[in-house]
Amino acid sequence: MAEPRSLTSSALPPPRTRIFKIIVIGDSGVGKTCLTYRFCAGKFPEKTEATIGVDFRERLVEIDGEKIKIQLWDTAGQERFRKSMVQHYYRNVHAVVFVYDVTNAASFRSLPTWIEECKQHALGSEVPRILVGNKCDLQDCIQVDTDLAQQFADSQAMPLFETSAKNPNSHGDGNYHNSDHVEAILMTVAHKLKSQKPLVLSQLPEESRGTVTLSKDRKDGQDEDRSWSCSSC
Ligand SMILES: Nc1nc2c(ncn2[C@@H]2O[C@H](COP(=O)(O)OP(=O)(O)OP(=O)(O)O)[C@@H](O)[C@H]2O)c(=O)[nH]1
Repeated sequence: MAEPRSLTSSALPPPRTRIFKIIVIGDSGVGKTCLTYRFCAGKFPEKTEATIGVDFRERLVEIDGEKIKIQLWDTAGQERFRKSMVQHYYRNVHAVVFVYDVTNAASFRSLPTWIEECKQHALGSEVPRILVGNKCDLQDCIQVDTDLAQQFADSQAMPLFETSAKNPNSHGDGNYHNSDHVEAILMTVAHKLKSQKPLVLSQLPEESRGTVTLSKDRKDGQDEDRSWSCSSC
C-alpha cells in the first residue's frame, strides 16, 4: 500500500506573484520607450523606432520581501499607431505615468489631452498617476520650466519627477543636479501600489500560467494621501 503523503511546505504551491500594470503615456518622441527600457533592461536603448500600438516590458522586483512583477505598457504616441490599440489596454491599470519632453514645450501642452483620454477610460485621479519630464540631460535646450511643470502637476494632484532615460546617473558630473533616477521613480510608484492593501491582479504559479486572476478591486486604497514623492532621489 502506498505511504500517505505528508503535507510539507515544499508541497504547497508557491505564493502568487502580484502584478502591477503601469501604462506610460505621452506625445511621440518624449522617450516613453527609452524610459521603460531603462527601467526593465537597466540601460538606454541604442536605437528606438516609433512604437506601433503597444509595447510591453516587465521586471520582477522585490519590495519588503515580496516579489512583484512590474509591467510597463509603452503606448504609441502617434495617433496613427494608436488606432490599433484595443480597449482592454486600459483595463486593470494600477498606475499611469504621463511623460513630456522638457526640451519640447508642445509635448507639455499636450498633457491635458492625454489626461482627458485616460479619464475617458476611467483612469482619473483615483488611480495613482505621476508626471515625468524626460531628457533632463539636454540642459541647454530646456523649454519647460520646472516651476511651470510643478504648477501643472499640483493642479492635477500628481507628483512631478524630472529625469533622463539617457543619463540618469549624472548627479555627480556637474551637468544637472535636480533630476530623479528612472529606477527610483518607478520603484516609488511600486511602493505606493504595494502599500494599497487589496490584491488587484494576481498571477498564478508557474504551472498554471496563461490564466490571470482578478481579485478584489482597489477601492480600499483610494483615499490615501496622494502627495507622495520619491524618497530615494
Ligand atoms: N538626450 C536624450 N534623448 C532621449 C532621452 N529619452 C529618449 N531620447 C531620444 O528621444 C527619441 C525618442 O525616444 P522614444 O523612447 O522612442 O520616444 P517615444 O515616446 O517612445 O516615441 P513613440 O514610440 O513614437 O511614442 C529617441 O531618439 C531617443 O534616443 C533622454 O533622456 N535624453
